[in-house]
Amino acid sequence: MSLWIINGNVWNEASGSLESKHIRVENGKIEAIVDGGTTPDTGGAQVIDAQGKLVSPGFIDMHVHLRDPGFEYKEDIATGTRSAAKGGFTTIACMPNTRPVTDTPETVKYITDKAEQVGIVKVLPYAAITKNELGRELTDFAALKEAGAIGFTDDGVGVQNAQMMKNAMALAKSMDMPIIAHCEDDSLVEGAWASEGEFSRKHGLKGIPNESEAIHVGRDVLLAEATGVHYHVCHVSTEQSVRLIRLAKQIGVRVTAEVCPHHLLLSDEDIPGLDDANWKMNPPLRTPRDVQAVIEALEDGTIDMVVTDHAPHSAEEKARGVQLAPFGIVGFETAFPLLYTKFVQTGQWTLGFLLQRMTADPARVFRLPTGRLTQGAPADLTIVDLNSERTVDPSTFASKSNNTPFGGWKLSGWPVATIVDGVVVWSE
Ligand SMILES: NC(=O)N[C@@H](CC(=O)O)C(=O)O
Ligand SMILES: [Zn+2]
Ligand SMILES: [Zn+2]
Repeated sequence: MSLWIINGNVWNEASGSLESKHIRVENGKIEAIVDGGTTPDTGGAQVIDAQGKLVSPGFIDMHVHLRDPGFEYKEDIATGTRSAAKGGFTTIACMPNTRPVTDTPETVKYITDKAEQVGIVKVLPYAAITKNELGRELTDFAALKEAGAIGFTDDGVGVQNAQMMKNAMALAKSMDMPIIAHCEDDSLVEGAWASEGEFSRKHGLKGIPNESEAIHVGRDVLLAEATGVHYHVCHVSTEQSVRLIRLAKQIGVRVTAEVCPHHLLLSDEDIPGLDDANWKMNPPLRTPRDVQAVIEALEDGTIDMVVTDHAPHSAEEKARGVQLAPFGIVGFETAFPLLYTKFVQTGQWTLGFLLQRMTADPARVFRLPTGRLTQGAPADLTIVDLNSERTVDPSTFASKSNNTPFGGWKLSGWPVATIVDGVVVWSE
């Protein structure tokens, strides 16, 4: 199986610019990257002409919800991986808040087997820290690792008990596995859905305070320091969390962190009103000051990577009214165009910076063999049309769900083909 991707524009970090290259793929691996210009002898190989397009390492998303098993009316592994591929993602790591919760080797195996059969991108499963994500009893870490789990998390809820978290970290450390934390102290949230800020004040709502997230971050970096575990903070959204992670990194704690496009682009003041639950997610949209803080944290490396937290929910669930609707928005099919249009086209970031935070950085943090265009690496590639502008139309999503606040946004940077291990798994 040979494939040539010719005339594509590849980011060169050394020169800080795009350069025309031909990429040869052999048996699912990158065999050679040669200078563009004269068309190479491609023999009988499959040829993709990427003239005028960006060719990037496939995007990596370390925080997604595929809803399979148990909530297949929201998404399943077939539709979720198609939605990911359409967004240019070639590796995704799925959260264990499924039904049953991914807290046994059998459920981990169900996910990896089904991903093998019907998935079109690489699916890496996380397993739960506690049984049923109830915070009462640790899962069998050794058996879950053996079954293929790549880390432990109770995403969807925070681990409320400090001793439980410390035990989890010590056990994870002993088997060289990371702890991935949804940071939220329930006692400070209780029933609120919007951040403490202009929006909650204007509408007379009880607000979610920033400390509800940062208290867990602070507790956990201390526990990570004590145990030596690799501790990864989910969907960072507040200035206070950023401050604590920055300090923890400075003193050598093994902490890493992620941020979602919506927390980089939207604040509570953008929420149009109380009618549309597509603006309800966890963590909530915070104040403009927090948005500025997470942008700066991503820029200076305090936050290591971008993730989508793709969280599909049905139209019916989201129509229950803001108080009753579930938290979460879909993310795969808008992530790159949003960040490319709002940060790269505006000149705030280089294209290389954005690509790094979506490819090489997650690969570095989670020790994945992908995320770079290097000879011998798996040929996981994304081809992107950086120029043509299009309007986000949620009704066209490959996802089963279309719960997004970004409908109608005019964006550039749309993926046109996604390649996994040298095979075109999705193209326009
Ligand atoms: N982010 C969300 O708003 N929702 C996630 C849970 C989570 O990521 O905490 C979900 O599973 O729907
Ligand atoms: Zn979460
Ligand atoms: Zn999540």
